[in-house]
Amino acid sequence: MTASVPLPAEWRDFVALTKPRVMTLVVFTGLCGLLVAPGTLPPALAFTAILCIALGAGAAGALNQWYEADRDARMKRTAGRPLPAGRMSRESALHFGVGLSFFSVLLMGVATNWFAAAVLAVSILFYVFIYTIWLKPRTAQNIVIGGAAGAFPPLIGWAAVTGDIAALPIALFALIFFWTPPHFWSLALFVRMDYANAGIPMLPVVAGETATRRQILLYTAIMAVAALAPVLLRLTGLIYGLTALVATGIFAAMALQVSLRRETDPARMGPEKRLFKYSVLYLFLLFAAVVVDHWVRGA
Ligand code: HEM
Ligand SMILES: CC(C)=CCC/C(C)=C/CC/C(C)=C/COP(=O)(O)OP(=O)(O)O
Repeated sequence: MTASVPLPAEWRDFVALTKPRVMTLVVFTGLCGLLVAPGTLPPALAFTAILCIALGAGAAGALNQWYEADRDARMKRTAGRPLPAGRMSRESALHFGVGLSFFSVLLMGVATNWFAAAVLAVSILFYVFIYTIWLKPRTAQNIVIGGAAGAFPPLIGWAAVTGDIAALPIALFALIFFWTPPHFWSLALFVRMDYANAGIPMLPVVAGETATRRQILLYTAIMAVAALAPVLLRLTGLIYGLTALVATGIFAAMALQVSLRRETDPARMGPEKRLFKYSVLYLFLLFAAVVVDHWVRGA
């Protein structure tokens, strides 16, 4: 079966289109934003708000795959996705992505408020137009700027409750924003041949391994400041502060190890792969700590 004669897509393919594994952390950070906001939403509305973040992120993932079907076909990691594998037509992915985008934004507006809906719309548009279509094929800084899309969920969760934005959700936005480069570049180091084959100018392809390792360390240092800022600014308390200190210390030690290496062995569990895996756990931990800290302080 070729890509031009798609098999009828199954529901599993539509789920795959939403990038469900990445979405777990997107939804979790959104949920944490919602839980630490002052005030509460009735449980059914809180659930709907989180559902809208999940559906909006899924819609953005589908539109990303609709646009990138040809690039995805050239990378081992992504060749099995529904479009490059020929299990779904591009029109189906486009209709699904556009439909889900409108549905998630409108439902968010009706269920919570139109400010939260607008921020959700901005994050979908940012991921699709600014990251996927504009920056990703053009510059190695694509994920630094484009990565902002993935930093919006705590702002959306907060705004769903309050209808506005405050210092804490902005600090959480900054944490994800500066976490994204070490998260992604550590992965990019061991799949760089994939990106080179697909002609995508990711940093290890364009600037080489050594520069990428240095940039990982640099952004980890900035991320450390962002991770400690909430406690230094007294937006969170000691539970978050201690968690951030220890978890960021481990992150920094791992980033240092990555920066001291010269070559990546894609077949082995080197420091790059370890840092990538730890980066996901790290963000889960820090966001969980923000919530626990908030509950313990009764803030
Ligand atoms: C432009 C920014 C980002 C890029 C380029 C990026 C790229 C990637 C890639 C290529 C993977 C590999 C596995 C896969 O395809 O599923 C991955 C995994 C992952 N990413 Fe990111 N990511 C970015 C931002 C984020 C953000 C903002 C979050 C959530 C807050 C996130 C959460 C995750 C998670 C949870 C995984 C692990 C999925 C698994 O278990 O396989 N990523 N990321
Ligand atoms: C709330 C909301 C609308 C959020 C949407 C933003 C979102 C899902 C951000 C996560 C970032 C992400 C999946 C990057 C993958 O990069 P890539 O697309 O380059 O990865 P790929 O090579 O696997 O396609």
